Amino acid sequence: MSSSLLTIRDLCAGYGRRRIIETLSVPAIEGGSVTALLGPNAAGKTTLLRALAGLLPMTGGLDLCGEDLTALSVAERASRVTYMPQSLPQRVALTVFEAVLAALRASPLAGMSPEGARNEAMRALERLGIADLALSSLDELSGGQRQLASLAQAIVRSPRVLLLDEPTSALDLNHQHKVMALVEEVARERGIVAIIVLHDIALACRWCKRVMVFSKGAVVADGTPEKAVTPEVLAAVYGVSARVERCSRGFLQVSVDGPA
Ligand SMILES: Nc1ncnc2c1ncn2[C@@H]1O[C@H](COP(=O)(O)OP(=O)(O)OP(=O)(O)O)[C@@H](O)[C@H]1O
Repeated sequence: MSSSLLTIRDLCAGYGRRRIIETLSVPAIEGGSVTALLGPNAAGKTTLLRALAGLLPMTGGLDLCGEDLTALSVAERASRVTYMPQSLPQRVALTVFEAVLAALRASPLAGMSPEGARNEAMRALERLGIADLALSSLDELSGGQRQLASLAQAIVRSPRVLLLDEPTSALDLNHQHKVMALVEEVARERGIVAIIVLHDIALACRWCKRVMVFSKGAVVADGTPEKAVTPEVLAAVYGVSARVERCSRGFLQVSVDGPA
């Protein structure tokens, strides 16, 4: 499967008259690997993901493999772009399996046979290691379990662009890495664009090929983890004094000494 390519040109977005993102253009985001979106609180990361997903009014160009996303209907855009919000899913009286099946029915795979849909939903739960929760009600899950169920819903939709807003915030260390490995695998298998908002810089450096550091509605560093995550960038963006070192397995580690 060929990889998707997302181009953002002169994107402006905000709330009412308040502009949060002003004429943002970034080099095309390639599918097949994961791109991290880092940055301090209130930098505009969620605003950007919501604008890309068509959940906020925006102006500017948004091109997915030659198709103008801004010209599509809400339903057409939603079939190509899936956004998983920061907030955990509501505690509703659906089982995990039913919730994932419902997400699949609202996706481009909606036409699949009932048996195919059930298999696909179950496979998503298995890949996230929560098949044993299939018959549990969403309202009896822990926070981390609900986050995993929400990820299963996002992945089963099979979008061309997957936007995940802090998908590991409620997860323990083991599940954080399992989820990142799965998102990386799904991006590679399907050639999709996967953009993931993270506050854990080490997690981003471990699993993401490209890191965009966002501050005050603009990208201030963009590239491989080595290029984008430097002591200078961390001082400028987060106001911390930090050391960036390589661990024995070759991944970047960040040690923060304190405020800069
Ligand atoms: N619904 C809203 N109405 C008005 N302003 C908003 C709304 N949502 C967010 N904002 C403002 O937009 C700015 C960017 O918020 P956003 O949620 O995009 O930041 P973020 O980088 O995702 O932050 P965090 O890391 O804290 O989640 C903030 O100043 C916030 O107050």
